[in-house]
Formats: sequence, C-alpha cells, structure tokens
Amino acid sequence: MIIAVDGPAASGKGTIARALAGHYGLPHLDTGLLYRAVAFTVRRLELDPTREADAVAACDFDDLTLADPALRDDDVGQLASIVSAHPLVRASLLQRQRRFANQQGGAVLDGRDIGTVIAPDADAKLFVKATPQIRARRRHTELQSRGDTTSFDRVLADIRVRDARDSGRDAAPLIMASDAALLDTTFLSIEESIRRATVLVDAALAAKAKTAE
Ligand SMILES: Nc1ncnc2c1ncn2[C@@H]1O[C@H](COP(=O)(O)OP(=O)(O)OP(=O)(O)O)[C@@H](O)[C@H]1O
Ligand SMILES: Nc1ccn([C@@H]2O[C@H](COP(=O)(O)O)[C@@H](O)[C@H]2O)c(=O)n1
Repeated sequence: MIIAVDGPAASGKGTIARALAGHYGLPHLDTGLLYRAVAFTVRRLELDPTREADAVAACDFDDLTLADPALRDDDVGQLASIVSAHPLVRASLLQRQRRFANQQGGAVLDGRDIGTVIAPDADAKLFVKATPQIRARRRHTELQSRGDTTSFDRVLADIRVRDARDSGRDAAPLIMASDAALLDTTFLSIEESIRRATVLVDAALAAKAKTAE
C-alpha cells in the first residue's frame, strides 16, 4: 500500500505522513530531506545552486548528510527550492524515491510531487494545505524552539517565495493530483489533522477495494 502526502512548506504534511506511517505500520520517507541534502551539499562545496550542473554534482551526497539537523534550517529550505527546480536534479533523485515507494509492503512518502510523479498509482493521496500565515506561525514557533531567531516576517516572506517557486516551476510543480483528497489544516490541531487524514486514507482504500471487486 502506497500513501502519497503532498502540500506546500510547513502545511503539516510531514507530521501527518509520520503519523500515518505509524498507524498503518509502513516506512516513511520525507522526500524534502533529499532536496535539502542536495542544497546543503551545494553550499558546503561552494557551488552555484542556480547552475544545473553544479546542483546535479551535489546529488551524489553522502547518506549521513540526511541525519544532519542543519538540513532543517530555513535557509537550507530556500536553497532546496532553487536546486529542486532543475529537471536533472529531479531525475537524479527519482529512482531512489520510486524504489522506496514500491518496496514490499508499501510506504508513506511526503513531498511536492508524490501523487503526481513519484507514485501516480498510489492507493491513497492527500494534499495538505493551510494559509501562509498559519504555516509561517507554526514554522516560526518550531524555529524558535530550536533557538533560531529568524523573525516571523522573514519566515512568512520565505514561505511565500518558496510557494511561488515550487508551484511555478516547469519540472514537477507543486499541484494537487486530480485524484487526491484535500485536507485544510488551517483551523485544525495536530491531533485532529491526523484523525481526519486517517479517515480520508481509509475512505480511499475502501473505494479502491470496492472498484477491485
Ligand atoms: N495542525 C497543526 N497545528 C499546529 N501545528 C502544526 C500542525 N501541523 C503541523 N504543525 C507544526 O508545524 C510545523 C510544520 O509541520 P511539518 O514539519 O509537519 O510541515 P511540513 O509540511 O512537513 O513542512 P516542510 O515542507 O517544511 O517539510 C511543525 O512544527 C509541526 O509540529
Ligand atoms: N517531493 C519534493 C519535496 C521537496 N521538494 C523541494 O524541496 C524543498 C524543501 O522541502 P521541504 O518539504 O523539506 O520543505 C521544497 O521547497 C521543494 O522545493 C520538491 O521539489 N519535491
């Protein structure tokens, strides 16, 4: 069983995807981390993130990089949205994500293009959204708890820039798959978001089982 969870930055898709993975006993992949690792490597090697060849060279990152907490920094997210717009970077990370999705028993993946590109035949697809203001507030709180002093206005501005870049690029833009269920978490607690996500996934699985009869 493959569950695809997509949505914009700080919409809560990772929180929901992790909870779904626990609920259904499936492994989880946060695909944003892969793009963050490329961005982090570009920066470490002092490469140019706007040059596709430089960004592709950074796709060969060491897997230990994925465990570095600095990957979660706001500026790495910004850089990730620059490198992720290059088609050859996306192509370079595609098979790794597909292999994870198609492993025996299934998986939960969250990102921007899981339901549209990585796993278009996923058994259940969610598109998680929330207003930019509420996403910025959540991300700001999270950054503060890690000792990051980035201002709320800066976090909100970064989220708007990242939304525009991720939705406006030609290669695998952030869009809701036509067969995804929409979950707006703007006014929902984490617990309620997870509860509703589980109901939506159960409904998608039941509908799929019925058409297979
Ligand atoms: N419904 C909610 N209510 C309040 N806070 C939430 C809610 N959902 C998630 N959060 C918090 O908001 C922050 C962002 O959530 P999360 O990391 O799940 O988002 P994301 O969409 O995966 O972000 P990114 O795209 O940057 O990976 C986290 O600190 C999380 O605990
Ligand atoms: N499937 C994906 C996942 C992520 N990206 C890009 O990476 C950036 C960081 O992702 P987070 O989920 O950690 O915020 C994001 O802004 C996207 O540009 C992607 O393109 N496809």
